[in-house]
Amino acid sequence: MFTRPDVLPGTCAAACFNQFKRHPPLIHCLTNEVVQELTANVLLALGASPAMVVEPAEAAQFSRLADGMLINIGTLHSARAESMLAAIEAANQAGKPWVLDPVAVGGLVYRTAFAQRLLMMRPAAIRGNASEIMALSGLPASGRGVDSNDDSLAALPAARELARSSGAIVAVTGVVDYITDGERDWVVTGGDILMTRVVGTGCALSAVVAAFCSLPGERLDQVATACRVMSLCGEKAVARCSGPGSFTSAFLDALYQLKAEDLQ
Ligand SMILES: Nc1ncnc2c1ncn2[C@@H]1O[C@H](COP(=O)(O)OP(=O)(O)OP(=O)(O)O)[C@@H](O)[C@H]1O
Ligand SMILES: Cc1ncsc1CCO
Ligand SMILES: [Mg+2]
Repeated sequence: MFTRPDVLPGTCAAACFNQFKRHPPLIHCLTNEVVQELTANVLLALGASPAMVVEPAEAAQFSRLADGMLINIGTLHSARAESMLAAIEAANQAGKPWVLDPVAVGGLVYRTAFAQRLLMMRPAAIRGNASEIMALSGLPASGRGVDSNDDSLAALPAARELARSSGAIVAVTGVVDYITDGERDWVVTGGDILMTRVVGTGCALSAVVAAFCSLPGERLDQVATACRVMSLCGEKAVARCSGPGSFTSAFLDALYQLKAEDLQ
């Protein structure tokens, strides 16, 4: 039976955000070549520390030291896949959470098989757009390269199923974001369509999800809070910008200035 999820309470988001500000984490990002700088800047603006340690011989060592890790397969190639597998194994051994961003999973064979393999390695969370989440859960989807052609609400049943089968919290983003553990879900609204006219807002969000997941607490609430932080700052930035170029700087400023009270 389909149940409509509740909106993430502001008090819950504020509590997760306060926890984050008290203990800003160190995040290992194995992400795509397109979004490295935006991802690092988004984490830094929030007060967290990013590091992109990619060499296979170092990635495992670093994932043990970092508080959490992002695995984003946007520009996957064999050497990067090797680093990712080594880093995930080490993170799992050290009890460090990692987040999967299944960029463009669906029609592309190599990355889809790789993402399916990663699903069995116990990600703490998975964050993707509707087409990616539907494809990862085995449903037909209509992604257009890295972009979604599907609606996030249509992907919610797939997200719930994926959460149950993988044990991860699943966030499916778009006009509205849905965050689920397979049994309970939160809705996060806000954001702006301009967020899709700058590359990497979703990829950076996945890094922020990794940062929130690295703290002690309720993981469903933490993933939803990461989504709310980004959607709220997206809205704030749009009010102060005139297009994609000025959006990026206004967005980083909004993340930097964000206070727990803003999330209430
Ligand atoms: N039409 C929209 N209106 C409001 N917010 C949106 C809209 N589309 C996306 N967002 C927001 O933009 C952010 C990125 O989500 P999106 O689903 O576009 O990720 P994505 O497709 O993986 O992006 P990318 O691959 O470019 O990094 C989220 O915070 C989401 O809520
Ligand atoms: C544009 C693009 N191509 C591969 S990864 C990426 C970043 C958005 O997901
Ligand atoms: Mg994406």
